[in-house]
Amino acid sequence: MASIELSGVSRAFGEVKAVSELSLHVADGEFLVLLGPSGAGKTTTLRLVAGLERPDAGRVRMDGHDVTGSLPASRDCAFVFQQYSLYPHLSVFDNLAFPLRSPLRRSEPAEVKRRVEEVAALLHIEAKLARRATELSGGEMQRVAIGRALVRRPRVFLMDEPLSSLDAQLREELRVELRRLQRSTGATVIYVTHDHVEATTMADRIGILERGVLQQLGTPLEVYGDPRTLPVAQRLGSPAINVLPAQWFEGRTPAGTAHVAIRPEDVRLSPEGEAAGFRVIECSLVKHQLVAERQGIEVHARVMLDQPLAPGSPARFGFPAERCLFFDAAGRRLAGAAHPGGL
Ligand SMILES: Nc1ncnc2c1ncn2[C@@H]1O[C@H](COP(=O)(O)OP(=O)(O)OP(=O)(O)O)[C@@H](O)[C@H]1O
Repeated sequence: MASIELSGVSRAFGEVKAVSELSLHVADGEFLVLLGPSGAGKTTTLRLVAGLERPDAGRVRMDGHDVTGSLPASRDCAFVFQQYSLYPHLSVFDNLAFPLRSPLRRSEPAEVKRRVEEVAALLHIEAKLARRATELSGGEMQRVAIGRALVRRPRVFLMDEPLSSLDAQLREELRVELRRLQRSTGATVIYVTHDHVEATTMADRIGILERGVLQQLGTPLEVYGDPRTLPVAQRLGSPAINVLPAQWFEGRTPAGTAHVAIRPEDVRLSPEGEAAGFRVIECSLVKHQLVAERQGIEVHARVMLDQPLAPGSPARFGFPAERCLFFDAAGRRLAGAAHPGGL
């Protein structure tokens, strides 16, 4: 396996700056997730690492060696795509064996068999080896696609939304399996998604990309709890972080505050709270979720209730100062705490 370093890497397509001055170090054995909306530059970043794109500026290094000008084959990265790109006319065994039989890596038949069976066992598809690829379920096909990347033991795995075409249950199952596999093999992985649940559950570190620019890089907990900008704060968490106008807090916020943000689990439902005047929109005891509205602004709270609150009934919220995050009009995080004792 290998470490990867991008320094000041940029790539534009005409007017579109797909990736701008990206600097990023992925440690050997690290599982790094790139998270961002459509068009953020995630796939382009993977292609730059694989050598399928040349940067307009900056350097790409693997294990400290400059590979900026090297061909994809010499970088030895395995790509797993969203769509399982299997050979339909071949059996699962032959699909898995394919990379080992390429002219570059021609291996002995006994070695091919051993490696294929080993990977099939890891992915729980050993009973399907004789089937044709078309006779598999979606989840099985994606397992084979992942297996095909694993079997040749690349230096780096590049995964581009590999689970997004699967249904929710399978996605969860494979998410756990992929992470287990990565831990047991010590693989270096860059994993692209726009699913924040995947990002927070799988990543050692998450890099948030927006419009080709790396906004923040950190552990899931750092990015979730200590976001540097409002878009980053909004990228993780479901329901999303509440964004409230500073006017609601009557000057009890740091100078320059335009928005006060607070996670649903930090909102208190307090009968004597100061933030009165909300009307309940929705209350789910099962999901521990309460949604209420004031002046057209919705607040989501994660609260434990014994009784549901009827839609339309009044609610009071507490927003503990130490749990609030403050942002200026440009969405930049402001340092400093609010007025002590709540807002
Ligand atoms: N070969 C290309 N030619 C022209 N424009 C491109 C090319 N590849 C990417 N782009 C543009 O670069 C930007 C970044 O694209 P990229 O595919 O890296 O984003 P992404 O974050 O992976 O998006 P998605 O989640 O939709 O896959 C987009 O605006 C895209 O249209």
